[in-house]
Amino acid sequence: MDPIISVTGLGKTYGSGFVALRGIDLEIRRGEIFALLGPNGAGKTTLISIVCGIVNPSKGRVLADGHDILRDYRAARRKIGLVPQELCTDSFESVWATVTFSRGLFGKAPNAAYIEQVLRQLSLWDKRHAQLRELSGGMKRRVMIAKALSHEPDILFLDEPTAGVDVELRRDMWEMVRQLRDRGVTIILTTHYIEEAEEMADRIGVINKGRLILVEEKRQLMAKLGKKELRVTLQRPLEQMPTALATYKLGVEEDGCVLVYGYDTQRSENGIADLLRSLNEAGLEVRDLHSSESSLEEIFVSLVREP
Ligand SMILES: Nc1ncnc2c1ncn2[C@@H]1O[C@H](COP(=O)(O)OP(=O)(O)OP(=O)(O)O)[C@@H](O)[C@H]1O
Repeated sequence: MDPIISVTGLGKTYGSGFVALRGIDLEIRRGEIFALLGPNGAGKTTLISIVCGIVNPSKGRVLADGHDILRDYRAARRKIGLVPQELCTDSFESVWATVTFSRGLFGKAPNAAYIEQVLRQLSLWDKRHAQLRELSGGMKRRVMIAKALSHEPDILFLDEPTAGVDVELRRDMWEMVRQLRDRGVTIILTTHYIEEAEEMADRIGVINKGRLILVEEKRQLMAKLGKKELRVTLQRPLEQMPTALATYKLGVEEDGCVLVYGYDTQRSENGIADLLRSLNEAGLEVRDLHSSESSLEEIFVSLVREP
């Protein structure tokens, strides 16, 4: 299937001379949830802003559903909805007016039934006559989403959708984003909450210092870069490592009470059975076993860490 967004050789140098993006190549698949991760200042908002037509690229090309975002910008923008990081809208305006006006900006004919559906889906219907300043922070954020959906875009960008949002609303937002995806909307989100990417994304892109350093299916990423660890708590502290255990390259923690065995998640033979046999033969009694795998957060930190 054709990608819904295709970014080729994209570069951005701001007027100050600062190079924010360097040769980004990226294809977003139709109907996926794609999470863009990266530390502060990595270039995530710059990338999104270029695709949405807010920032001009210095180099490269972007197609949104086949439309060049520069040459064919009207058609490209009609395909895209953006929920920006900052809440930016007139606080004296009503919810209904804000959302319907936004639709008009894209040259779409009024459609009260569609706007009603969007507001109901976002639990904003009861608040449609309220002025934005009367709403809670979470509701305002939902209005921003309704605004972005007002012109029925196929692609929705969410720039840090749940920054500063409470746990319950965050879960609601996740559910809502999934429902949108189920209706065929392609979602691209940036986030600093790795848990959000772990929970939601089909694929993950990591951007660091203006370069896209990795794009991968979430599951594959976790299987490929994730490490598994078995912690073996001994009945009595170990005084000296038996030579028979040298091959396992065990770590020793908690004054010899815990042995740590790192193993490869990709290998079918992980060596745990052999290790337990060797421990037994060496006369070491095991009190407890605990296995864990690295989280997406650990993988992310290891990817962007300074060498
Ligand atoms: N208008 C501008 N002029 C000059 N430099 C800019 C401008 N906008 C952004 N930058 C710089 O470009 C870099 C990338 O910024 P960007 O906002 O894209 O990062 P980000 O990954 O979205 O960061 P965050 O996670 O903090 O939102 C930063 O160093 C920023 O200071």
